[in-house]
Amino acid sequence: MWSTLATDLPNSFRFTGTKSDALAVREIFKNRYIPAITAMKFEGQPVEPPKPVKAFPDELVWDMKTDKKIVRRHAPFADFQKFLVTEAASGNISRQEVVSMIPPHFLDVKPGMVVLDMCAAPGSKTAQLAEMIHGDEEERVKKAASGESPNTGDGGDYSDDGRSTGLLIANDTDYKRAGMLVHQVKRLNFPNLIVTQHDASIYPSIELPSAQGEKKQHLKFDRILCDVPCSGDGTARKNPGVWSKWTPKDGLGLNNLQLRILFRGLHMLKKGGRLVYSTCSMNPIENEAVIAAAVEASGGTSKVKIVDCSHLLPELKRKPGLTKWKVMDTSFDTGSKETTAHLFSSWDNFVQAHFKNEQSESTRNFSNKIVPGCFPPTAESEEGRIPLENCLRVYPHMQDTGGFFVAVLEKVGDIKVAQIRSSSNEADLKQARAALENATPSEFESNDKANGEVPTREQSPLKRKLDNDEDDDTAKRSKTDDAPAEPVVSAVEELPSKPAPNGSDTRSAPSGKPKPEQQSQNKEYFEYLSADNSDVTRILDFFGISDRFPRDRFMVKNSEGLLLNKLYYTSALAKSIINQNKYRGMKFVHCGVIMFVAHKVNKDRDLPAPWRLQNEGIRILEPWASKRIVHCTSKATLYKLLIEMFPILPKDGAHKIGEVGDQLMKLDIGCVFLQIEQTEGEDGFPFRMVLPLWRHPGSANLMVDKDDRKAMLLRLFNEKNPEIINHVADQAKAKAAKEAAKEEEEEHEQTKEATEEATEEAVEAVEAVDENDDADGDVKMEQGDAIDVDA
Ligand SMILES: C[S@@+](CC[C@H](N)C(=O)[O-])C[C@H]1O[C@@H](n2cnc3c(N)ncnc32)[C@H](O)[C@@H]1O
Repeated sequence: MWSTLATDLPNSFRFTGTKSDALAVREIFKNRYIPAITAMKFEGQPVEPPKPVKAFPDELVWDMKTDKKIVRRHAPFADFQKFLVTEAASGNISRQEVVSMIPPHFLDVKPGMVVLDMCAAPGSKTAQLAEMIHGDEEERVKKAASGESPNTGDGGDYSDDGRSTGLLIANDTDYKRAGMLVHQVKRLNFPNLIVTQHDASIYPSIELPSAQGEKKQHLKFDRILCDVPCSGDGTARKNPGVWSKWTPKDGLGLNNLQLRILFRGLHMLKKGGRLVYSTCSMNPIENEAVIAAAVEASGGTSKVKIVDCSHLLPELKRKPGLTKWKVMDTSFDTGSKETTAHLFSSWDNFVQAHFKNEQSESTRNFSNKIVPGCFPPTAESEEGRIPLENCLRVYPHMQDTGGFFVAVLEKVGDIKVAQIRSSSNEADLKQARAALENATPSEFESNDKANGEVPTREQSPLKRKLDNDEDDDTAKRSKTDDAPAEPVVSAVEELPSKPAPNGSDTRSAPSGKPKPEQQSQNKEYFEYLSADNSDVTRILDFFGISDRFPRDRFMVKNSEGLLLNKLYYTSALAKSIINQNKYRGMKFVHCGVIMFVAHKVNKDRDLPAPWRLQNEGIRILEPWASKRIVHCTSKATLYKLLIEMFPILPKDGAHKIGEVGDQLMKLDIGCVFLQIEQTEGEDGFPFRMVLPLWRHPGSANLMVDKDDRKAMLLRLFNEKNPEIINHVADQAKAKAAKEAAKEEEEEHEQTKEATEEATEEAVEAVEAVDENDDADGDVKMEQGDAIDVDA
C-alpha cells in the first residue's frame, strides 16, 4: 500500500446520462479512440490504452494509467483527451475517482424513491443518484404517450404517465460548494431534484402537505447518502498535500461532526430504508468508530443493521471493516515543549493515563477530542455485538485506486432522538472520575487480570457507570421516531422574515451579520403558476402538447410570479415540497429544468408563441408534442446546421439545408422540435436526438450553444476544427466595426447616423450572444437578434 501511495492515480471516468446515450457514446469511444491508442508506440514500447474498470457493470467506468507526457505529446491520446473534455462539458462523461463511484451503487436506488444526499458538493455522487432515479424514464414516457402501459414489471410506481415520481434532495452546508453543486446538477436537466444549503447535522424536518386539522407529516427518505466531510487521507495520491498536513488530530476533530450527521440521517430514514455512510479516509476514528457509535446511539443492531454487502459489486476487491484499532493521542508537553504520540487501546486505558498524569503533576496535555466512542466497541454477548466487519474498506494497492470506506446501514426499528455527546471529553472525564472514586481497586485489578490488558469500555466499571447514567439521561431527553414533532431545528428559527402570503408568518429577521450558511437565503424564489395560466396554455397549444402533460408544474423564479424570461418545470413531489416548506426556513438553492425562454427580439412582431424550447427541457416535453415537429434524416443536413449558425431560407426556396429546410419553409416563424431518429450503419445516427431550432423569416438557427455544437461535431463527425463553426455574431461585430470606421472617414452626417445605429444594433446583438455564452449553457435567445441585424 505504501509504495502504491507514492504513484500517480490513474485518470478515471464514467459514461453518464440515460443508459442508451451512455452506451452509444461509449461505443464511439471504443471504436474510434481505443484502436488508435492501441496502435501507437512511445519510445519503441506499446502504450497502455484506457481499460474498463471490471468492478463496475456494462463497461461504463474506465481508467487510464498513461503518463501525462505521452497524453500531451501524441495525437491519438491528445484527440481522445479532447473528446473527454468536450463530452465532460456536455454531460455525457463524468471524470470521477473510481472509489467515489462505489457508494451510490450500494444504495440500491429505484426510480420512485425519495433520496437525500446530505453532503453532496461538488456533486459527482449526486449525478449518479440522479441517473438512478431517472432510470429509463424516457422509454417509459414514450410508451405512455403512445398509449402503451409504461409499467416495466420492476414494481416501480409509473402512474405519472411513465415519469419518475422519485425525488433527490442534494445538500451541502458550504455556500460556495453549494454553488458548485448547483452548477454540476444543472447540466443533468433533472426535474426531480432540489438543492438545499443546510448543516446536515441539524437538517430541518421537511413538512408534507396535510389537510386542515390533520396531524403534520414529515418527509422520510427511502435512501440517504451520507458522504461526510473527512480528513481525506485516502485521496493522498490525488492530493499529495494531504501528506504534509495530516495529523492524528484530523480524524479526532471530525469524529463528532461525522457522528451527528450520520445520526441525523438515520432519523430521517424510513423504517426499512437504507443509508450509505462513506469517507475517503482510511482512519477508523472517522469510519468504524462513527458507525459503532451511531448504532449504539440508535439502540443497537435491533434498530440499525450493518448490511453485509459482500455480494454487491462482486468484482470490487475489498477488505472487511476493522473490529480492533488503537487511538493515537499526540499530546503537547508544555514543560518539555515536545509533542509525543501515545496509542491507547481503550477508553479506560486513556482515562487511567490521564489521571496518572494529573497526579504526577505532569505538563502533558491530553487531547480533549478522545471520547469513549473513538474506541472499538465491545459486547458481552454475540447478540449485542456490532458487526463492523460488514463495512467495506478499499485500499489503494488493491486495484490501483484511492482509499475509501463504505458502510451500508438499514433501519430496522424506530430510533430514539438522543443527544449525541459533545466533541469534547470534559463531561466523559468528569463521569469517569466520579466512577473511579466509587469503584473499588479490586474491580480494576480483576478486570485487568481477566483480559491480560486494560479493561475495555464495555467491561469496565467506568463504562457500566457511564452506560447507566446515559440511559437515564437519554430516557429523559428522548422520544421515538413516531413522536409527532421532531425538533424543528434552529435553521427554522434563524430565518429572516419573509411573510407568507397569508400573512401568518410573524418571525423577525435575526440581527447581526449573517453566517456564511445563511448567505444564500432568499436568493432564489420559486413561484408556481396556476394550471390555467393563459400564457402557459398559449405556449403549450402552439406546440400541440397533449392535455396529459401536467400543466401545473411550471415555475418562475421571481417573487411576483411573473413570466419574465425563463419558465421552469419540476416534478410533482418537488413542487409540493417547495411550496410547503419555502416559508419554513428551508434554504432551497436550486430546483427546476428550463423549459422555455422568452424570445424578446422584435417586440413589435406579433409571434404566436414568442418562447423558445430549450435543450435542457426539450426531451421531457417532446413525447407529448403533436405540432412544430421537423425531422432530420441525413447526416449532411445536421452537419450544415451545426457548422452554420444561421443557414439562410430565401423566399424562393433555394436553401442548402435539405429535408429540414423543406419542412421549415412550410412553417410560421417560431421554435420547432428537430427530431433525429437513431439509424443503423456507418452513416446513421448512433442515438436519438431532439434539438430546439428556431425558424426565422429568412434563416434557421439550431439553438445549441457553441460548446455543445463543437461536442456534437466531434462526436458525430470526428470534426476537430472548432473554427468550422460560422459564428455570425463574430462576423457581425467585425463587419460593424469596419463600416463604422469607413463612415467616420466619409464624415457624411446622414450616413454616419445610420451606421452608428447599425453598429449599435450589431454590437448589442454580439454582446447579447457573448453574455449568453455562460456556464449554465442556456441557449442564446440573442442568436435570433444577430441574424435579424445581419439579414
Ligand atoms: C466528501 S465531500 C462530499 C463529496 C460529494 N459527496 C461528491 O461526491 O461530490 C464532503 C462535503 O461535506 C460538506 N460539509 C461539511 N460539513 C457539512 C455539514 N455540517 N453539513 C453538510 N455538509 C457539510 C463539505 O462542504 C463537502 O462539500
